[in-house]
Formats: sequence, C-alpha cells, structure tokens
Amino acid sequence: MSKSITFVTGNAKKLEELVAILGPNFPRTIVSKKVDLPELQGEIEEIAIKKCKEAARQVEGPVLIEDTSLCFNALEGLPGPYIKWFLEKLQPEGLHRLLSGWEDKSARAICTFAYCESSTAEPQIFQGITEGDIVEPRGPRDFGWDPVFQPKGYELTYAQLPKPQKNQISHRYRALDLLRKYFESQQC
Ligand SMILES: O=P(O)(O)OP(=O)(O)OP(=O)(O)OC[C@H]1O[C@@H](n2cnc3c(O)ncnc32)[C@H](O)[C@@H]1O
Ligand SMILES: [Mg+2]
Repeated sequence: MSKSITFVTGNAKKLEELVAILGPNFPRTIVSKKVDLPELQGEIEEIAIKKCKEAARQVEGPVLIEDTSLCFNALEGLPGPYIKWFLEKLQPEGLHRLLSGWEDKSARAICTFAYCESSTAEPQIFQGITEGDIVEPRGPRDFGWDPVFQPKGYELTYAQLPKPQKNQISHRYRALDLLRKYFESQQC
C-alpha cells in the first residue's frame, strides 16, 4: 500500500475534479478531509504555503491543499485569491459587470497546489494557469465562477464545456499535471 496523502479542502467540486484528473494510476493514494483552513492575505504562493503549513499542523502526515485565483487583467490581477468573496457577494453576473468599464475582458484562472510531506517540511508548489475571457454567465451553476470563464480558443464557458473537456485544459489540470510528474519521478 502506498503512503496516503490527505487532500484538505472544504470544496467538494475541487475534490471531484482532482479525482477525475489524476485517475486511478496516480502513484499515491489520496484521501480527503473537509476542513475550512484559514487563508491569510498575501500573494498567491504565500497564501498556498501558509494554508499548507496549517493543514500539515492539523493532519499528522502528508498533506495537499489547493488555492484558486481568478485574476482580471484590466484590474491588475484582482480579485485574484479573493475571488471567493467577490463571487459570494456579486454572483456570476456581478463578476461580469465588474469589467463593464473596461474593454479588456481577459482573465487568468490560476490553480496553486501545495504539498507538504510533514509539518516540518517546506511546502512544494505546483501551479497551473489557463487564459480566458470574462463573459456574461452561461451554463450550469454548480461550480463557482465556471459560468463566466470562457477559455481562450473556445466558444463555450467552463460551465458549458463537458466535464472531461474542462478537465483537459483547466488551470487545475495543468497544476495536477506538474504534481503527477513530480510524484512519478519520485518513484524511481
Ligand atoms: O477549502 P478550499 O480548498 O479553500 O475551497 P474554497 O471553496 O474555499 O476555494 P478557494 O479558497 O480556493 O477559493 C476559490 C473560489 O473559486 C471557486 N473555484 C475554484 N476552482 C474553480 C473552478 O475550477 N471553477 C469555478 N470556480 C472555482 C471556489 O468555489 C471558490 O469560490
Ligand atoms: Mg478557501
């Protein structure tokens, strides 16, 4: 049996995508733990590192956390890591409206995983970015800001794309691809 890794998240949709993206051949067993970790303010990597250290303090063993940002280029990267609170207050419509005064509707979805072998180890970071545009909401509303994010080169929003297709191009997929390569290289 491989040593398991605890993915600490309060977000069931993140877990669902991680399981679908990593598939059955990932070299380590992933178990999940639902904890709402405190997220201190700061730059994206800094938030992930602090979140991971707190997770490692709470869980005795290897931990994985993830933090997602949605950065509007016209707004110099805001809301960025604070997207959760913007979405909660403004809803997808309001996110689109935020950019009404700007011609530039482009945005970057950034997924940052941090992994810590133990509470004394330094977290390792795996980051994935997908470029897109913020559009009027279209599609199902079962996951966050998916209805307003249209990846570059596509006519459909993340919410409208079939799940397997989102999972082939998403910020989360790109980050997990780096994580997978890291663990595969650790095996030999
Ligand atoms: O417990 P954690 O893992 O922190 O889960 P969370 O829901 O608090 O997530 P974040 O702190 O990373 O905040 C990111 C926000 O963006 C949303 N989100 C994350 N990934 C997304 C994706 O792929 N598509 C749409 N919305 C997403 C998520 O629902 C939050 O509202
Ligand atoms: Mg969170």
